[in-house]
Amino acid sequence: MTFATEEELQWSFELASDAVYFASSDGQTKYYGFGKNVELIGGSFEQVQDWLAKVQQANPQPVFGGFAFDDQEINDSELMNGYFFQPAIVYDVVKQEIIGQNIDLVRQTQPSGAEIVTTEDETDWSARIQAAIDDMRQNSVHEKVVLGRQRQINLSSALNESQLIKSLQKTQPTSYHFVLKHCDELFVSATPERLVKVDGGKVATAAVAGTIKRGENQVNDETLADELWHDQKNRIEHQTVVETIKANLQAANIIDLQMPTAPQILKNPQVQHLYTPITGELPADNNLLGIVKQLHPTPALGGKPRTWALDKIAAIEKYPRGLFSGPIGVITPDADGEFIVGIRAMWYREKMANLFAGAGILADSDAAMEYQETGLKLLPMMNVLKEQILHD
Ligand SMILES: C=C(O[C@@H]1C=C(C(=O)O)C=C[C@H]1O)C(=O)O
Repeated sequence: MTFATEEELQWSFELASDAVYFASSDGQTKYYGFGKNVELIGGSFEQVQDWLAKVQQANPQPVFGGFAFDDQEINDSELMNGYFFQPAIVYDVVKQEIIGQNIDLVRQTQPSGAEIVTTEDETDWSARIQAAIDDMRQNSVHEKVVLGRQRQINLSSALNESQLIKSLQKTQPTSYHFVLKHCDELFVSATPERLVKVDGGKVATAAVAGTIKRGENQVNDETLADELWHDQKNRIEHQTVVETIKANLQAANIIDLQMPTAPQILKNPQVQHLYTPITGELPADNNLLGIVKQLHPTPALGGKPRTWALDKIAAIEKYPRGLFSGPIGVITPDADGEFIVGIRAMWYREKMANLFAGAGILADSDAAMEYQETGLKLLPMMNVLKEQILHD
């Protein structure tokens, strides 16, 4: 079989009823998968573990999908409450390998030219999150909660998926890209955040927490990065995530944990973050999904204490998150793979797009500033939607 061009893979994505596109910005991962051998809708960690073992034993091919953030259900969705599938065919673009049944690739499709018709925001969000700030001010054990909001967008016509993938590649070159398609539903993420990668016994994860905008020029950008790095609130928020990840990796028996002593800066086009990469060695008694289970949700997406934060999220957020901020990724038949955190994300169905963004809230947070920060985090998906419009 000769390998496909990337445009053929993008056009084929558009016409497939089940499909996945998963790429990392470091150039080490790029998959397109089409069709479906088997699927599992809404499984728990344990159910996915059991199902995966059976599926990959019967058919040693990669499996893609994601877990919902928590157990709040989104009515009427076969994707957002957790979804895993084994594509009938996977194109591993990095290795130039084709895994599975052969299919006829699509040679051309027409762009749709969809435009944004209406936009609806949760304008009462700042007022609602104030309750969490007040709670943390009164109770110092309650350290951090990440609160999200959603933006609903109506499009004039159906989204064009090959254009969507091209736009992700063009406008978000420093992020992961994940597009998961099941029938008429799509989940899209341009996240900067790795949850965990397992590669031949090596484990790699990262703390990504603490945010500031990008500057208008290089000097201003560096000043902002410096401000973020020295800011007490952001450093505490970041350290909470680092310490919790470290403790959870130790609980998962990860050996030889290594990390820098001070955070680095991770830049995306819209925002920059405090970032600490963490590595270790996988013990014989654990695996990729075991570590996902142990880590999720980190306080970068949940909070601290975890149970209190999850209750606050359920009480304060207006809608369930579904795959937003959940672990999404791939497991290869050799038990390697990678899960990322499904943020900078959208859920799309029938001309309606739901965009998601959240921010870490502490006792000294300012609700209005957090609203602005979440606005910046909505921009990656806004930009790809705006790129649907046809240009002459
Ligand atoms: C929750 C989001 O981002 C998370 C929250 C961050 C913060 O509050 O500083 C930074 C990165 C992510 O861990 C999001 O983008 O929706």
